[in-house]
Parts: sequence; structure tokens; C-alpha cells
Amino acid sequence: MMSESAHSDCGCQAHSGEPVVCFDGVSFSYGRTPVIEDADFDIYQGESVCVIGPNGGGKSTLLKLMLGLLTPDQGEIRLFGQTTKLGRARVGYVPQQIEFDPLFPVSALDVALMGRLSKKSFGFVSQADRASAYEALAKMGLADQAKQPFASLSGGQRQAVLIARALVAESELLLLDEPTAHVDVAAEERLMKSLKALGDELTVITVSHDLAFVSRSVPKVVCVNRCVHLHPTARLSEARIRELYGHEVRMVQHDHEHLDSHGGHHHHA
Ligand SMILES: Nc1ncnc2c1ncn2[C@@H]1O[C@H](COP(=O)(O)OP(=O)(O)OP(=O)(O)O)[C@@H](O)[C@H]1O
Repeated sequence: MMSESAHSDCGCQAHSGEPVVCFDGVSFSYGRTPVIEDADFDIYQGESVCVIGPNGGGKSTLLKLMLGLLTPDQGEIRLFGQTTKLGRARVGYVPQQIEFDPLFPVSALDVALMGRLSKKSFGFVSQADRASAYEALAKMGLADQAKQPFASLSGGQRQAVLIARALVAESELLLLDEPTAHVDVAAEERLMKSLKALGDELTVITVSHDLAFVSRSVPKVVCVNRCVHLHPTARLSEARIRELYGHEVRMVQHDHEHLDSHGGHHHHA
């Protein structure tokens, strides 16, 4: 867990209560290749956090560790103060893509309903289940698409349906592994707005490849390139991004300003 001084170093505010996600000195390697080294960070309820880093930097591995699909070589991961095995029931995972047979006629509503079925031992669908699935779709802006075949929806809409499924399952933590190809920035922003509207109870961790999107959408970032650092987004400097991605990447904001190495704003020349 982070010490008090670590909190003041990174500019984080003091939080009360148990973190939703706690990485305590976590290291992981596939065979002999270290992928995550000594990761130490906490994420609290209601925080929206993006995970960024270069290809192969370890972002998916970090998510798999959080889900308990991989076990750390060293250190400990806790979800809601519990082991990942116990805490996982409260987590909704939205993968980069799921394959559905386009000829298999499942509607958006059917997919959202799966969130309810996973909580039950028998596959009976009640009126209340349907109402809850429909309500979750509506919250994600998909009321009009409820009856449409899932396979006919756009990448962004499918992702929103999968989030609705997690809401139906009453997930308290959402892990979104962002697709790079299928979702455009406008769709990503609509999605983030819908997620914000769900309120402070939900904690959302998104792997994102779009730095401009990150810079205006979330207050905190987890930078992953073997080492893992949690930063307030405003302190994410170009120097830090260069260090992370290994080449010059400019974090351009929507108002065409970029962040300098002290987190201040400068207009482009
Ligand atoms: N099952 C595996 N066995 C061995 N090595 C693996 C395995 N999965 C991933 N790796 C390696 O671990 C490193 C981190 O992979 P990971 O998928 O976590 O990165 P990432 O940041 O999610 O990448 P991307 O942005 O390209 O999706 C990479 O070098 C990758 O080759």
C-alpha cells in the first residue's frame, strides 16, 4: 500500500476506507521475462483511471493480475480488501472483443441479460431481469438498439452492451480493455460520459491507447512499462510520456494546448 509520503509525492488526495484495487509490491514474469516490476498503487471507489503504456508494456498483464487470472511472483493484490479470487465477483470485465457468430440471433438485450444469468444457477428470466437489462442498455444510450442483433452493432455499441451486461450483474469495478481499431474517439467519449453519469459508486479502469482522450477524460493514469506508476493526469508530462513510450509523443489536448514537463499549459507554436 502507498505510504502517506507517497501520496503527497504524487499529489493524490488522502482517501478514507479500503481501496477498491490495491497492488502491494507486485512483480510478475512469464517464464524468465519480467513484465511487471514492483507495482505499488491503490485505486479508490469512484475513481476513473486510464492505464497507458507502449505495446507490450504490460497493460493486459496488469488487468489479468487484477482479475486473478495470473498470480504474482511477488507481492499481493487485493480487490475490495479481499483476495482477487473473492473480490472478482464484484468486477465486470469488458474484453477488447468478443466473437459472436453473426448467424446466432442474440439481441443486445439478450447479451445484457447474461449479466443477470451469471448470478443465478438456473436460466429463468423474469420480468424484473428484463426490466433491469433494458434499463442498463438505456443508461448506456442504447434503448433504441435493445432488439437489434448484437452482431449488427458497431464496435462502440457492442462495447456499451457489454458494459450494460456488467451493470446488470451489479459490478462495482469495471475493467475495460479498449479496442484500438473498432472504436473512434467520439464513441469513446460518449461511452465515458455515460459511465460518468452512473455516479461515484462505480470505479472504472480503462486501458486506452489514445493519449489525447486520456488527457481530457480521466483525472488519473496508471503508466505501465514494466514499472508501474500512478499519476494525476495533470502531472503527466511530455518528458514522462517520452520516457514511457521511448520516442517523442505529444499529448495534444482538444484546445490544441499541450502539457509541458511541469504539467503547465503551452500553446503550440
Ligand atoms: N502468455 C504469454 N506468455 C509469454 N509472454 C507473454 C504472454 N503474454 C504476454 N507476454 C509478453 O509480456 C509482455 C507484456 O504483454 P501485455 O500483453 O501485457 O502488453 P500490453 O501492454 O497489453 O500490450 P498491447 O498494448 O500491445 O496490447 C509482452 O512482451 C508480451 O510479449
